[in-house]
Amino acid sequence: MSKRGMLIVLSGPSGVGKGTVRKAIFAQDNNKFHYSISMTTRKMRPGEVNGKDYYFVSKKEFQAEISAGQMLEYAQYVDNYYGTPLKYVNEMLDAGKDVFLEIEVNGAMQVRKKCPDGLFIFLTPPDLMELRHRIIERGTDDLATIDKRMHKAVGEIEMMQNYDYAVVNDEVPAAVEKIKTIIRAERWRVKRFLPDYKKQLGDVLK
Ligand SMILES: Nc1nc2c(ncn2[C@@H]2O[C@H](COP(=O)(O)OP(=O)(O)O)[C@@H](O)[C@H]2O)c(=O)[nH]1
Ligand SMILES: Nc1ncnc2c1ncn2[C@@H]1O[C@H](COP(=O)(O)OP(=O)(O)O)[C@@H](O)[C@H]1O
Repeated sequence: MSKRGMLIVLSGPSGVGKGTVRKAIFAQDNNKFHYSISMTTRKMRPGEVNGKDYYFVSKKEFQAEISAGQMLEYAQYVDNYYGTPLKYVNEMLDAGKDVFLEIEVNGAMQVRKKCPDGLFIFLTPPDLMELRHRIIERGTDDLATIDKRMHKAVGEIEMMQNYDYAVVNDEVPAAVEKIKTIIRAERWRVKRFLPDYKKQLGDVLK
């Protein structure tokens, strides 16, 4: 059976721990999923690597990619553009490989329209005080940016209703286990098998 790969989308407010949880999943199951590296116009943070954490580009370069139809989705987030290059995702899914996107909610909703068969998981904090605490602890944002991210977080959490599953990131290992369990169950969803069997039936009855 040659099946298309699964598209797994992980969203959640900034600072909830998406990057941390995603890296923990990849550390355990490095060859199971393929991480789609996003493109962004934001400045590189210390320790980040171009082409590994993000493709860091100028606004002009980003807009050129949009015009050329090269983005699966994109969104503006706190003064910067973020988006998913289409080519990598398509190539991997066509090759039957599972692709993992870690993106914010507006982009995720664009993906949901284009790929309704995807698996949409929302990572949520135990509460908003803990979220603020995590963003401050991370130490990558000044206070004004933290406030902007917190305001945005409230709207983002309301978008949770558009996702298939919610996972509370209380402890990283527990969140990782919950996500892996969801993905395991998703592989056996009937909708993933039906198209293939329908095609086989057509061939058998010829
Ligand atoms: N729509 C969209 N959002 C993205 C993409 N890549 C990252 N993001 C999201 O953009 C937001 C800001 O990212 P970033 O500046 O790296 O901050 P951080 O996730 O809080 O470390 C986060 O919610 C990311 O998940 C992308 O390709 N598309
Ligand atoms: N379950 C958790 N408990 C406590 N701190 C966490 C947890 N998950 C992540 N963190 C911390 O919260 C901060 C934000 O995590 P990060 O992965 O950068 O979030 P995101 O990618 O969603 O913006 C980091 O300092 C990280 O170490």
